[in-house]
This record gives sequence, structure tokens and C-alpha cells, in this order.
Amino acid sequence: MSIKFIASSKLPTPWGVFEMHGFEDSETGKEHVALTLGAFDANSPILGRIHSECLTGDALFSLRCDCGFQLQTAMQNIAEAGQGFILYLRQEGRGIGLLNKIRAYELQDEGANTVEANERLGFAADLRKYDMIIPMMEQIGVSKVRLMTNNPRKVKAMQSFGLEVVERVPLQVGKNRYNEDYLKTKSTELGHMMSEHHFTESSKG
Ligand SMILES: Nc1nc2c(ncn2[C@@H]2O[C@H](COP(=O)(O)OP(=O)(O)OP(=O)(O)O)[C@@H](O)[C@H]2O)c(=O)[nH]1
Ligand SMILES: [Zn+2]
Repeated sequence: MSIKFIASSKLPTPWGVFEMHGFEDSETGKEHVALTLGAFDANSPILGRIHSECLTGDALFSLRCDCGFQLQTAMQNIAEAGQGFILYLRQEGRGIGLLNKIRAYELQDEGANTVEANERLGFAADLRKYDMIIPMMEQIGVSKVRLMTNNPRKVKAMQSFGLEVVERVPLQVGKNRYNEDYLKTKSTELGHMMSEHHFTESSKG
């Protein structure tokens, strides 16, 4: 693996002033980011999120998915807890990239679900890998986590790297009429842990 820490700076946001840490993956050319808030004690579990890039949801306010809502809620939860981290991983479109995601959306506009669309384009449903988080977690000094996610793959990935997931904190926010089917497919075909009950609530850390 070829992840190198490059630099840190402040990142003021509506939820608080985070520290932003930049990393370079010389193998893929990807630039990953970690946000941290507060001072970490190595022995206590830290509230955090691993978030995969979604330009459409995170930056362009798309209602096709829940990504932007999850990111904002995670930042808010961290601010309320007074400490926490977000690893923002540049693996757009579950690893297929932005342009292929737009191709997949085109197929979804014609009736395919999110998994079928990937498969019709010749991709697996989820191409993401998480090994870049090992040096990122080491750099920010966190090894015990309360992980905000509904995705069991993220929990398993962390555990397989020797990181301790003390608790999974559900993050079910942002359901709307445009992403209802997408969220259903995530739950039935991608294994996401979602309950109807949580859809409308923001999950508090
Ligand atoms: N290929 C594809 N990617 C999508 C689609 N909708 C969203 N994505 C991508 O799916 C990824 C979602 O990542 P995360 O927000 O980390 O979440 P997750 O794996 O759903 O798990 P959670 O932690 O429960 O949110 C992002 O990379 C999005 O760009 C889609 O219809 N097709
Ligand atoms: Zn998204």
C-alpha cells in the first residue's frame, strides 16, 4: 500500500472547526481526506464514519441517495459528541467512478435497480476496498471506534484490520421519494442494516 500523509489544516464547517488531514495514494493517484474534531484518548472509543465519495449527493444535493444526509448528520453527531472523525474516501460510485455512476443512473432511470445497473455495465455491485484506512487511522491516532454506518462490510473491514468496532451506530437519514427504492435495494441486496423505524430519525451518537 502506498498511502502518504501530506498535510493538515483547519476546516471550519457549520458544525464546528474540524482538522483536515490530506493523504495521497501514489498507486491510484487518489487523494483521501480525514476530518477530526477534538483530542483523542487512545483508550476510549471514538465516534466516527467511513464515507465514500458521492459527488452528486455530498456536493450537488442529489436526492437519489442518502449520502449527503449521512455526511451532514455524521458531522453534526461528532460536533455534539465533542470529538470524532470522518474518513472521506475517494471511491466514487462504490468504486466505479463518477462517469460510470452516471451510466448506472441512466440504466436506473430506465428501471434497473442499483445492483442490476452495475452488473449490466460489467461491474460487481460494490468494488470498494478499505485498506487505505489503516495508515489513515494510524495517522489520526484512533483504534477503537463507534462506527456510524448501516453497512456491515465496513464493520468487517475495520475488524479485519485489527481495529476495534466497539459499537455500530445506525445512520438512517434522508429517505425521500427519489431514493426509497435505492434504500430498499441497499437493504435487500447489499446487506445494509436498515429498519423502517429509523428512516425518518437522525441517529444520535
Ligand atoms: N454504482 C453506484 N454507486 C452509487 C449509487 N448511489 C450511490 N452510490 C455510491 O455509493 C457510495 C455510498 O457510500 P457510503 O455513503 O460510504 O455508504 P454505504 O456503503 O451505503 O454505507 P453506509 O455507511 O451505511 O452509508 C458512494 O460511493 C456513492 O457514490 C448507485 O446507484 N450506483
Ligand atoms: Zn450518494
